[in-house]
Amino acid sequence: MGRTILGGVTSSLAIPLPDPSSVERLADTVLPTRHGTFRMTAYRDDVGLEHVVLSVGITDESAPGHHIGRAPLVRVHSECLTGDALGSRRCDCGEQLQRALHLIMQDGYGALVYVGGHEGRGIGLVEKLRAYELQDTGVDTVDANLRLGHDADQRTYGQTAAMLKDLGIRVVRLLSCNPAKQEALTELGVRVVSRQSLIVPRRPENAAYLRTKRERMGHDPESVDEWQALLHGGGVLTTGVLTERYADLVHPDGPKVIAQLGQSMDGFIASRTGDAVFVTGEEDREHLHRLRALVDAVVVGSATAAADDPQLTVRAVPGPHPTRVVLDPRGTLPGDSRLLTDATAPTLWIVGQGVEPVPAGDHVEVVAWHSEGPMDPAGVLSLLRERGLERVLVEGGGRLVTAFVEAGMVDRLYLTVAPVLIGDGVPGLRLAGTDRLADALRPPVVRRWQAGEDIVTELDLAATRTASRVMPV
Ligand SMILES: Nc1nc2c(ncn2[C@@H]2O[C@H](COP(=O)(O)OP(=O)(O)OP(=O)(O)O)[C@@H](O)[C@H]2O)c(=O)[nH]1
Ligand SMILES: [Zn+2]
Repeated sequence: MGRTILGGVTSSLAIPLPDPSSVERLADTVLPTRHGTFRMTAYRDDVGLEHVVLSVGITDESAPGHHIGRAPLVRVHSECLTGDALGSRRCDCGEQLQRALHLIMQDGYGALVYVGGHEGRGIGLVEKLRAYELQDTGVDTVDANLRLGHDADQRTYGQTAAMLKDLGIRVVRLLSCNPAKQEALTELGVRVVSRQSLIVPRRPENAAYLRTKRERMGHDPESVDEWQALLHGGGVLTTGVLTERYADLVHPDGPKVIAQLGQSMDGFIASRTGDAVFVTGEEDREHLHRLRALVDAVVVGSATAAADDPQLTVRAVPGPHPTRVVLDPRGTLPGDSRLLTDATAPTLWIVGQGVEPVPAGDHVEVVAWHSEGPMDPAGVLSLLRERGLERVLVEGGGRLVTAFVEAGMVDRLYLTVAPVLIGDGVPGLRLAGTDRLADALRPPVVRRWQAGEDIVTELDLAATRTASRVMPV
């Protein structure tokens, strides 16, 4: 690549581009920054260009890509002296650089590849400034490059793939607004499991430049509603707190079975009379509704359905309602419960053999359990899968969540703890227990955040399954 044909004539200005594809690691040190301390690794490529990688959580010993089931967050940043070092407002590079470093440090697992030789989208600093001269006369960023005899974008990414490989990174969550970067990396054998746009505030001075990138270079639109992007399958994701929290759930390889419990500091989900209004606060309710919106089905036990009479629909945020599934081995769900009377969402009423269910509305499908045995979690999940209900939220109560966890069926558990001491009541999770604390389940924490007064902790139970410990059933 690199030669531009102008009017059928190869421009004499188009310089054959060096295309670095291998690198040598020459230094490995640390760099304290305003965002925290990064590992800093330096490289020189086969055409003599120098590059650095700032990383966190990446070691030569670790096996990236398997770190608590997540790919590292990776930014491939093109060198831009004016934006990165001089604070230029003609482009968005400087702010993207700082934002990316912040996000990577906050995530605790990722890398920023700072690519040398990419200045001016590969045309070099002086040529970029000549392009700026043209842009000062009203030419846009693409045409300015072309008039100077360059391609609109002359960057290549062989050096980037080589550095990632050297650091053991084969799978990435990419931070970029540029789909072409994702394609280039994919072609070079880097698996991009998701791409998050890195949109920074527009300035009057760079508004036209950013518009050209979107209109002529295929960059992501400026405002993507983060929650809507997640609801629509998470192909391209924005950067923000919701994406950070929920992107895993919409990813094709993401967790399929999730569970949630909201409990007191002493581990109860309701008082001893069954009063559960409300253990956790408003923000945890919103989180729960987001989980419901992102799954296909929500499962509850009949005792909880009878006690709390929940609607299990999505009301706190916009989003589709899941299919509501109630496991009712003895047919004890009251006929006037909202799952049976409220037709806002479909209900799948799974009853034990021999149970004669009361008549219910058209939104209710009654399914008789296939055997006389118990409704085992694996069997329930395969019944749901047969109906196309892949992503499942096990919502309660404590016994049902415990059964699914003990059967090793839950990939992620969201446990919200509220600053309340109930003293005695309906317990939350109650695993079989171990004699030695060393044998207790210590799932990796994927995320933890404060929701109002409460703390939500997201635990990676899938990671504990692969450990040698056999889950008691
Ligand atoms: N030729 C040229 N290069 C520019 C101009 N403005 C910024 N650049 C260079 O563009 C490179 C950054 O590319 P961008 O198109 O801004 O963004 P991107 O890297 O493709 O996509 P993101 O990953 O979303 O940042 C840097 O190397 C800048 O030096 C310009 O007007 N002309
Ligand atoms: Zn720039």
